[in-house]
Amino acid sequence: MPLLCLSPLQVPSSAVAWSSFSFSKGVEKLPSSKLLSVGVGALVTSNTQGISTGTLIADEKIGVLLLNLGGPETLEDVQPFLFNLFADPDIIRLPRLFRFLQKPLAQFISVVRAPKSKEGYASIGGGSPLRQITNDQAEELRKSLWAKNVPAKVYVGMRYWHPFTEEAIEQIKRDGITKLVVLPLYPQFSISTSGSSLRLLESIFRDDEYLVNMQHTVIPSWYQREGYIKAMANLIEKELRKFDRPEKVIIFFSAHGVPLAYVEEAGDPYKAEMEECVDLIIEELEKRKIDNAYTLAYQSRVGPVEWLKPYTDETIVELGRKGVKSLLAVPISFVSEHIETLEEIDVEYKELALESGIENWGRVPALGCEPMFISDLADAVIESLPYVGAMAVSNLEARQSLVPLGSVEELLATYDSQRRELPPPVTVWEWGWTKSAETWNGRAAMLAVLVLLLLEVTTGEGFLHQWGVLPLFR
Ligand SMILES: C=CC1=C(C)c2cc3[nH]c(cc4nc(cc5[nH]c(cc1n2)c(C)c5CCC(=O)O)C(CCC(=O)O)=C4C)c(C)c3C=C
Ligand SMILES: [Fe+2]
Repeated sequence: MPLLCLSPLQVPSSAVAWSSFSFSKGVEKLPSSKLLSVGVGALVTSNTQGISTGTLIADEKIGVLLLNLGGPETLEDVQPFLFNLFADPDIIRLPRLFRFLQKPLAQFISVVRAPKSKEGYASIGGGSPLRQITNDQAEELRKSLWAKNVPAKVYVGMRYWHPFTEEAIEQIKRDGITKLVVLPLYPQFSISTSGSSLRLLESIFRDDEYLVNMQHTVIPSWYQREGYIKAMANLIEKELRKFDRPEKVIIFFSAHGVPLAYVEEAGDPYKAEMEECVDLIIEELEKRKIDNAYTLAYQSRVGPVEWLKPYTDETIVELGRKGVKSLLAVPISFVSEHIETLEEIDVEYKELALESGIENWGRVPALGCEPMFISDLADAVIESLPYVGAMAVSNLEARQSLVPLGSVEELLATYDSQRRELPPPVTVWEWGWTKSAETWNGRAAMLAVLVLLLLEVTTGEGFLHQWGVLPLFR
């Protein structure tokens, strides 16, 4: 039994909803002297609401690390941001033999995609609002934790843009944090989002003496929390009231998609969690006597592979064809406004809906800093404190969590060890004279030129040298 953890009997019942996850070097690998010293002088505390905050040591310093995607802040950031995204093996997963192509491919795809992405970011003011919103959420969460008598520092670590996770970790070390709660800001778990961020964190932890000894726990997903569900239901109820005939409106949940293979071949729990999340929100609305028809579809697919279906655009057209007149779009996979709410939903899908015969369109805002939501996140952090430092495998209750596929560690391990050949989302070949074939022919040709150029520059031999084009300066 890890010393810094309450026994299951002392844990508030709501805390068992968490799947606690320690990285590979957790409490059990600490030297026994360390275990003894942290055990001495431990006290059980409770906050103003009477929720036990676990076993806290008088000189413990609690930190909360919010993990998020990050977004380009200016149009110049777009291409390097896309490079970071596509260089992530959890976004483009190449077969082992072709791993060496990860970075050149990321460079190539980012350059090709940048103009389209830039247009999108230009239309929402020249950059992503994600950094500002996440910082605001962090500050509100900090205030809420302090108001609940949990003095914690809150950090933001982004996966693909500033402030990078590495920067947040450096600050955590400088501040001497001793207990860390890791909280991805994605309500539902996906290998491509929380999974990718946690994997990065794991690699940072593995090589760092300070971090190896720091107690920590991870909240992998939290879509099932009552506060989150109620906050979402509140937003939906409020927007429904703006329609002339609210009872006739179809509630249209639109989630960010992932390639189908993530779910079907890699065991990503994302789809199952998304469906359960929608069911919980609908149950909450029904309790309020709101029983509108609803549907769930997936948006923002990238590249030619099959993504989770039904697709948002096709579903909108289909609903219009069936004579639906009023639609309320609910972005469900992310808690901040971002390019895919502000541009894709508000502009592209709205236009498509109106063209498809839908006359009344509404959109639920992202949760942002909604007080009920932030307060619930603070409770989530507080409820997870007893698990800080506990290994999920040694904690029976944590293993019975609502995260369907068990601990994140196990999930990612399975994904890594048995399913390496996951088709990448943007590198599939279609036979025949298709748009895809043309695109990929062009890209293959450009890649070949790139490789030839590289070989030429490094070896000093090749057709450009033969033709006297290189070297440029003799
Ligand atoms: C739960 C949310 C998200 C999942 C799942 C997800 C998977 C995923 N995304 C891409 C490719 C891109 N995503 C991009 C932007 C972006 N993605 C999310 C969220 C999820 N992605 C957000 C919130 C944002 C916007 C950030 C911001 O700037 O505000 C982009 C860049 C934008 C664009 O060019 O369209 C790409 C590309 C893949 C391939 C993927 C699953 C494998
Ligand atoms: Fe994305």
